[in-house]
Amino acid sequence: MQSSSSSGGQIIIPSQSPAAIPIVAPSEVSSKDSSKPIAKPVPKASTSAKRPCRNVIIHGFCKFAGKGCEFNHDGDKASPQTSPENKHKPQALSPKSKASPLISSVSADSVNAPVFVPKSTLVSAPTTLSENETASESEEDVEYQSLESPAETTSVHPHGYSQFNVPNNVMGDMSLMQPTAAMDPYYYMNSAYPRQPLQYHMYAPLLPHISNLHPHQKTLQSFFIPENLREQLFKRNEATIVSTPAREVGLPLEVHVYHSLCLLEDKPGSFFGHSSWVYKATSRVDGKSYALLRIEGFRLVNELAMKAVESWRQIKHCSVVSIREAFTTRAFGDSSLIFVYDYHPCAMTLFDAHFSPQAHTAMMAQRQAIGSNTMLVPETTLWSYITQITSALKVIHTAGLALRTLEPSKILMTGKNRLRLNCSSIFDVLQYDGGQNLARYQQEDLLSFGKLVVALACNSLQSYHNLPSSFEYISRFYSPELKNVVLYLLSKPLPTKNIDEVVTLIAPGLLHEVNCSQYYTDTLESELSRELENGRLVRLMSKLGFVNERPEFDDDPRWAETGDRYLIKLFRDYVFHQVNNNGVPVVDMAHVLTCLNKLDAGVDEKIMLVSRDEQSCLVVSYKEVKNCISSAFNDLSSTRK
Ligand SMILES: Nc1ncnc2c1ncn2[C@@H]1O[C@H](COP(=O)(O)OP(=O)(O)OP(=O)(O)O)[C@@H](O)[C@H]1O
Repeated sequence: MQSSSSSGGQIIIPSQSPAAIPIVAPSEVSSKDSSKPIAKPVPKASTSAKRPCRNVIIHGFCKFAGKGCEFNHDGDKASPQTSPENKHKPQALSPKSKASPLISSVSADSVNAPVFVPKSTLVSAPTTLSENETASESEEDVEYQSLESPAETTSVHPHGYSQFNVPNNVMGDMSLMQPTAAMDPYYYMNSAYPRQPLQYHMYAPLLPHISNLHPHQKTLQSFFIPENLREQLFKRNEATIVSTPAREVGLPLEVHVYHSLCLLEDKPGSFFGHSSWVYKATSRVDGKSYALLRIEGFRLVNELAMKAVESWRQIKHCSVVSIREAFTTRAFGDSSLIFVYDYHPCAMTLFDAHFSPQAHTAMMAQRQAIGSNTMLVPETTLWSYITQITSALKVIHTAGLALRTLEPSKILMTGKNRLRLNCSSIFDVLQYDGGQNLARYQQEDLLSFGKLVVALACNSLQSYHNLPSSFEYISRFYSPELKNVVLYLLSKPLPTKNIDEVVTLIAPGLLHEVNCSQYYTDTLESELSRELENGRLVRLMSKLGFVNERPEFDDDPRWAETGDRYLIKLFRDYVFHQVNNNGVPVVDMAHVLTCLNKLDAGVDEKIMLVSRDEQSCLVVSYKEVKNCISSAFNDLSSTRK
């Protein structure tokens, strides 16, 4: 090609040397070729001669001094402390420290230096825990720390850093990486990377025109977990790991042992005139997620009140949200009371599910779809709710406690018709009375229970205020047994009125509920067993992946292509790379699953494996292939260090 230019434009011929950066052979190879001049790293040598040798800095001496090491070994003269270029750099370790490895690498000047607090911390983070803790020490109020681990709160550094000595020059290099009070130690955990949405619908649902299959035929979906269950589980996992950068949304980095706080609802709730907030947080102790319910601006005056929490901690029931601990904190910049509960991802309140505008819209749509005039909650659903709440109240009352928060916004729905009583022990702490009014509170629980059932049955929170018409409605649409339960719950408080009587009354619904939950357990178990099968296949495919196409093993670049591994390669082709007569790839999942299942079972059935050039073929059984894979995988795993 020639270069040419004209007035209209210029064509530039690329130079003969390629634009790409050549891959240079390692230096030892090039040095062998004495005919080629070796480029000397002149600039590097000149600068490195001034730089103190790191061996001297770290170990106190350099065994290559005078034997080719080009860095500066003159510790005294080129001391980084006196060197003008290092005047403003962190101080390097003196070679004298070699005398005792135990002597701190920090110079005497540094030891006496005042603590450095970045200005940004003071300005932008007024609510860091360290400051709050300092503030709390000066307060006269009772600061009740965790019931579970009181020592832990005070013994740890506010940001959980451990201290260790690092030579100052190394610290200088790492200074940007050092956690400072202004830095969120959970930043990378919480928000650094954009999260990819999970694939809820990896397999499209079954279409109606292909559902008429023969008994021996199976659809792809039948191999995997049902879509709705998969989506539900994915969403829960997603909700558990979702997080917000705490500092950016104005939340403290840590509260007691909990970090990565994430607000669950953007509007506050209310308890006795105190605003309440609910956060999801991760425990530094066990790494699990918890729901932190914070009562804002609450000053605990009687430490005994926290004893109620201890009693509630003993309540273990599948329909009660378990409480873990309670403590006070100033981490939010006020005096807050925190109750820590088990976290149930994607939970919604019973209020949201039945009484919110969205719930009403959904119910209206459903009503239109089935052509009904009423907005009924099915009786089976009501029995299910009644059974779960009765069962929970039975345990609570028997333990000498009262719930006191039996209302729609304090009951969580954690699955279809699955209820859990929430916010236990809060009123016992907020209105501490030493348990004097227990009987009254238990009667109130039963009354609240009755009101709740009326509200659910009539689909209105106001229905309790017009009981005659509410009962008429219930008599019209629900069974007499259900009405009897409601009548009993709303009857006048009496010493003989108790939760045991309710258990007797709900017996008919109880049996149905037990049956339903047994059926559901069976369904879930069968889904689990199916996933178990899929898990086996993934393990098998992983083994194949470890072996196939491995570039080198045991210094042998041909390892993956020879011996038993050749057979594995051909088997992989047989399973995944078949083509039809026209050379079109056969993408048949059923074939893949069948082959892998037979392989896993190690059956004696024989298959014919054909080489890629079609010049040779091997007849082998699945059993033999399985043995080959096992032995190749064992070879690989036996060399693990
Ligand atoms: N233990 C928990 N696990 C998971 N989510 C929870 C938990 N406790 C509460 N939540 C969530 O936090 C939200 C707020 O809970 P809260 O108890 O404050 O109810 P609320 O609807 O705000 O009631 P109110 O406004 O009457 O106080 C709920 O909607 C629920 O989704």
